[in-house]
Order: sequence, then structure tokens, then C-alpha cells
Amino acid sequence: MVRAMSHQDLTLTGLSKAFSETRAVDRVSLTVKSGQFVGVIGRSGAGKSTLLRLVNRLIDPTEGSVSFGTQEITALRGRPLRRWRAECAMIFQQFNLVERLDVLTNVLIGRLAHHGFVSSMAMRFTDAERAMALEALDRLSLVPQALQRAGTLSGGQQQRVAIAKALVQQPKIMLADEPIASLDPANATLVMEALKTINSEDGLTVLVNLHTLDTARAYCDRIVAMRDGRVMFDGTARQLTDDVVRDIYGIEGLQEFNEAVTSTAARVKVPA
Ligand SMILES: Nc1ncnc2c1ncn2[C@@H]1O[C@H](COP(=O)(O)OP(=O)(O)OP(=O)(O)O)[C@@H](O)[C@H]1O
Repeated sequence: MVRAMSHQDLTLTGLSKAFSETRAVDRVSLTVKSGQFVGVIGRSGAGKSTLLRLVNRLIDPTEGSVSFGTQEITALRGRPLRRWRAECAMIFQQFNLVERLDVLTNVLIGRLAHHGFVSSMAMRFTDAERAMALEALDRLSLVPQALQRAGTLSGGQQQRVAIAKALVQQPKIMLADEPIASLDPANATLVMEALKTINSEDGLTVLVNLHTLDTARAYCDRIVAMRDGRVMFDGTARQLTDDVVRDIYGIEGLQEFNEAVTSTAARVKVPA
């Protein structure tokens, strides 16, 4: 069935970003349907981070456009641009928490995107916001840690706090840049499962950069494989066979990916 364009579809059209001689992202065009869980894979330097940063407008493209439904994201300035950044939650490899603050306060910081300047400076939160933050922590099984300093948590717990913080932003789309790259396998599984649960329960679109093929195959509805800034493959996990990976990345690439598969296959739990 052909689905009509949703007001929440994300569309990239001829999107490029050049850093002097390097075309980090090179004429990328794709549409992410509302509610999809999309994995972007590729070796270091393929352009995955740059692509996500173009989507949330941390950087501006050299050419092309990003739109969300009927809204032209690349044209936004001032307040509408700040609103878009709030609607576009971002999870980073290094968690981006304030380590000396407690977990609950870190989650509440996610609400500041919805505050004016004064209440933002004063870090004043309503009871409803505290309840929302606790609910988000509860979904991530982190209520017992709510009053603990963020810096004392394990990496996996910190990344789940970052997800809770992103949730209270009430985003329209969740972007995750290598969210499990610094985690041990057990914590990596918990974080991927948390993202998957949010995607399926809330219908939130998730765009996640990953560098291991097995993780992308296990969790993503759709995989986009990049090389040198370009999209070399865009399809389902089943379509991304070893032969296709070999075609895209060459024999070394397949070995590299297979090593990742072999070393992590036992560790990454594939959801039923
Ligand atoms: N601010 C910048 N200035 C100059 N070059 C940059 C900048 N950001 C990225 N690049 C270059 O653009 C290319 C793509 O980088 P990008 O970080 O998007 O790749 P990646 O696939 O996310 O890699 P990694 O997994 O290592 O983060 C690389 O060649 C990188 O060196």
C-alpha cells in the first residue's frame, strides 16, 4: 500500500556538506517515514555524524534541503529553529550529562528546551515536569538512581538517563549518534532495547548511527549504508546480505564487519 506523505515524515533532498575538500555528505536523498527505526551504518568517516547534525541543524548544508512533513527545516531561523532542535532529541556517544548533578535534575534539563530564558536560567521546574521526569526514569528502570549523581552511574545507565532526558523534551524524532560505541555488550543491549521500546510504544521515529552490522540487523526496520558521504544501500536487514556488504565495502570491509559480528553476536540479544 502506498502511504500518503505524513506530516511527520523526514525528507532529505540532495543533501550535501563539504568541509573544504571533503564532501562529508554527498547528495543524500531519502525519506524516513514517521515511526521508522532506521540504522545508518558505515566506517569511521563515512559521514554518519554529519548527516545527523544536518538533520537537527547543528550544522547547515552546503547544498540540498531537510524537511519534516511540510516544514522546510533548512529555512528555519531564530525561534522556529530553536523549537526544531527541541523537537529533534539527540543522544551522543558520550552521554552529555552534567556528572555532578543528580539523575533527576539531568532529566529535567531536557525540559529547558520548553522554557523561557528566565525560568531556564533559574532551573525552575513544575511538579508536572518532575512527574514527567520520574515517569521517563521509570520507563528506563532508573527510579532507584534518581537522586544519585549522574557521574557515579555506569555508562549504560548514563546513556539511559540521556534517553530519559530526550523523552521529556517530547521530541518528534530521536537522533542517536553511536549511542552504544562506548558501552560493554550487556549495556549496549539495554540501550538498544530502550530505543526500540520507545520507537514501538510511542511511535517515535528513531535514526541511529551504528558501526556494527549485527546491531543494525538486529534492531533496525531499515538500514542505510554510507561510504564517502554517499548512500550505497538503503533497504531492510534481510536485503543487506554479506554479498551486498562486500560489494559496498570490499573484502576488507566485510571482514571488518564480520569480526564485529563474530565478537558481538553472542553478546547482542536479538529481539524475537
Ligand atoms: N567539522 C569538520 N571539519 C572538517 N572536516 C570534518 C568535520 N566534521 C567531519 N569532517 C570530515 O567529514 C567526514 C565525515 O565525518 P563524520 O564524522 O560525519 O563521519 P562518521 O561516519 O560519523 O565517522 P565516525 O564514526 O568516526 O564519527 C570525515 O572525513 C571527517 O573528517
